[in-house]
Amino acid sequence: MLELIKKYHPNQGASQQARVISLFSLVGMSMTFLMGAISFLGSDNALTVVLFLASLTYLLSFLFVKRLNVSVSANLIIYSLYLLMFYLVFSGGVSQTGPLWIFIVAPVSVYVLGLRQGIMNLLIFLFVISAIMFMPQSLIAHAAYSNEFKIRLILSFLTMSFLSALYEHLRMLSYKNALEISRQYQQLAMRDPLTKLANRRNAAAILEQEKARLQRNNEPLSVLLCDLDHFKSVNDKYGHNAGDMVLTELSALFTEQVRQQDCVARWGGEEFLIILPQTTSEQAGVIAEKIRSSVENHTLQFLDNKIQVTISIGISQLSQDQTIDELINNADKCLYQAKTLGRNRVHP
Ligand SMILES: Nc1nc2c(ncn2[C@@H]2O[C@H](COP(=O)(O)OP(=O)(O)OP(=O)(O)O)[C@@H](O)[C@H]2O)c(=O)[nH]1
Repeated sequence: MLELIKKYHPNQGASQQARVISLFSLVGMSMTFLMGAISFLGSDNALTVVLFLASLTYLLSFLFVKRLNVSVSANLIIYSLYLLMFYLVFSGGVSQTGPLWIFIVAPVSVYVLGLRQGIMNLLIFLFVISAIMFMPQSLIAHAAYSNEFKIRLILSFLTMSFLSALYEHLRMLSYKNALEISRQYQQLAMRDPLTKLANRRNAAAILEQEKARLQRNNEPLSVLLCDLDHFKSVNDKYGHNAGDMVLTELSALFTEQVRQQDCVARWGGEEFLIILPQTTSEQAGVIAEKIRSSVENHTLQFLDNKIQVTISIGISQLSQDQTIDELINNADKCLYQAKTLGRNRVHP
């Protein structure tokens, strides 16, 4: 059942689930205890015992939540509630008012079990309740209700179940919407809006994670810092939109050249950082050369213009005791060297 709760209420962390279930348990425990006490004063022994047993079950459910076993507590709540309701309908409770309580079953079922399982349980519950009420007295003696009462009880229970299911459905829809909005905001915070690559902040976080992971396994990590050559002149000659198109198309080209486990990020305006886990600087040199030559051989088309660009690349491998800032500074120095040595080249 915990799986169901997680599936239908994925927004609820374990602690929130625990809080709701413990609230259900507390309310159930208090109400059944109070009703049990009233029943005791009214000297209805069977009902008193059933209500105190129910109260004890809710207490157990509350204690299980405290031990973070939400699944067991949810099972206890739901199935002890069903049993209590069956008994109240069967016995009639106090002055035939027992069936009045069945309405709480609808919202609790769909909330705890989720929409689909909740509705199925409600249908089975209604079937059992109807079977009890319509069972011939000759078979087993039980509380007798008028046909008008039974039919109205069933219809009002169906209405209540429908409204509970509708409410749960709308609640899930608005949750999914909220989740989608939060996912989009997360994307905005982590992605570069133009190229859709990881942005600088995201790349820095990935680098820190990879550093921790790879150093634990004593594996190498290299980066390529790529910068477009004379990109200003592309903007000046063809316009800023052409420049944007170049950046976008090269982003795709870079991504095609690297492995799934690598990360291409937009580091700055016309600067890209490629993170290469489990890669030495020698291996990174081979990848860098492949990327450099693919850019050189790629012709970009913007309206009627054919645009040719080149890139310079600085390579750096993370050494023991080096920080990420030092790694990037090192790559930046190599990139500077590549630029001063004539551009369209890889350094070292
Ligand atoms: N179209 C476009 N241009 C950008 C963007 N970000 C930065 N730039 C441009 O990139 C150019 C970078 O120019 P510079 O720093 O002088 O470098 P460069 O012209 O590439 O020269 P070198 O790097 O020395 O080869 C500037 O003209 C920026 O306006 C962007 O998102 N879109």
